[in-house]
Amino acid sequence: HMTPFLHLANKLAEKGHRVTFLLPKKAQKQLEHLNLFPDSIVFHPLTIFPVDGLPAGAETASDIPVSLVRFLSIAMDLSRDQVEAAVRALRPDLILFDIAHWVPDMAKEHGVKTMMYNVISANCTAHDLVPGGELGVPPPGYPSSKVLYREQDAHALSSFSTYYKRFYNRVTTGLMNCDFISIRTCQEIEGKFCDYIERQYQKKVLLTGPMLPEPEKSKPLEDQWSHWLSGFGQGSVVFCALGSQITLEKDQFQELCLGMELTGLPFLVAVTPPKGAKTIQEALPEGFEDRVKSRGVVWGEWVQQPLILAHSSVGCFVSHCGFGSMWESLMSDCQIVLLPYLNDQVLNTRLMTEELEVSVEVKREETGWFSKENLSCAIMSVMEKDSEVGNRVRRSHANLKEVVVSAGLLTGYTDKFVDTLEKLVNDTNLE
Ligand SMILES: O=c1ccn([C@@H]2O[C@H](COP(=O)(O)OP(=O)(O)O[C@H]3O[C@H](CO)[C@@H](O)[C@H](O)[C@H]3O)[C@@H](O)[C@H]2O)c(=O)[nH]1
Repeated sequence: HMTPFLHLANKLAEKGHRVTFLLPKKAQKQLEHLNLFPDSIVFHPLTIFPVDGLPAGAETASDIPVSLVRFLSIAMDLSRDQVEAAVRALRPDLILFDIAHWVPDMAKEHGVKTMMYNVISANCTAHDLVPGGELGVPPPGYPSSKVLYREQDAHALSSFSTYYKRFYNRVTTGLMNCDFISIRTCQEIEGKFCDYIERQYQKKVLLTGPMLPEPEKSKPLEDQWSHWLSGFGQGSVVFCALGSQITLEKDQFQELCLGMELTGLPFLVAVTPPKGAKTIQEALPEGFEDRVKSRGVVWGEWVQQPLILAHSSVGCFVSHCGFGSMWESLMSDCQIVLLPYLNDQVLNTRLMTEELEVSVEVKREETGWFSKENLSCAIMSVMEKDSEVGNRVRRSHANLKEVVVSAGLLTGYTDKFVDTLEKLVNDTNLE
């Protein structure tokens, strides 16, 4: 979540604004290299106090499983005094926040305006986070008959539901109390969902575009991967990554590996070791490494996803459809196969697969389990030459990519966003 905030800070700094970025100490180290304007963007570390239930040293959501995020929220709330002290000292024109729902109340006491910056999709906010809604049921007037949950999503929703109630209250409180809402999306992809949110909250909604880093500014792809990928034909490799929050059960991890093997295609899987395992190696299916060693790698560490997607040998991306990965998949030329876990990922998947028709979704059973056959089948349906589905999604994806990467679309969003923001902040009537 913090990465798009920092990309947005870079845009503000580029246009002459000063930004103070409040974040936990450990996250500062992870984000520092993305700060393109260190003279204008100053990191302000927050101390994360220990909370019962929160593992020692955990400071961000990527340090813990989703089931423990509620303890992190408690720790975040305990940082309120530190945030308030910073506001008192710095007297900012505007505070951008997301799940710290108490920020608007606190800011009002100091006469400071606030903007809730939503880095998850507009479709998920529209479906799950409008007042009067109920989890799993589209709210009245919801603008899509396709971007919905289905029976086989019960698993994704139930694993989240206890935590979700509290999360729901936080986000809707933040959305209701802030002065303005902004969303990391664009009209071309999620226009009708943004308009719906604006109507429901009766508040100005500003769009920033997807807030992706500019590719030429990132480091080149590590040699080990560029070398390995170059050993395969154009568009032949399947790349699979499931973001920063998904840790698979061991049996599902093994099924994923076997599904990749079953495709007969070269593959690179980058996921964290499954539950109960310290390393990937100890969890692999028996004999797997020997069988796939010339064409398949399962890697337990972070890889440079955007650069891997841009490599000419990579032809298919199997993704959890986290919102960042969704944009990266759209910007790539890869065929897209979706394997969502959390609720927003499920809705993003329906948007991509059913509304935009640029991807396919792996079939799951009601328990949430997906079989190696279904995984392999979904991949082959887009990778086999002359596959009707494959050709259809390739065409729609190419058309949409053209819109999204068209000259000026992304910079147009940030320019307009910063312009409007300047006007709104200076407007004492809060239009
Ligand atoms: O090995 C890896 C794995 C991921 N990434 C990058 O990490 C980011 C991941 O972002 P995203 O796709 O949004 O995934 P998560 O961090 O897993 O997603 C969390 O945050 C998203 C909002 O950004 C929500 O949509 C998801 O549900 C929530 O799990 C992307 O830029 C990837 O390129 C890498 O570079 N290397």
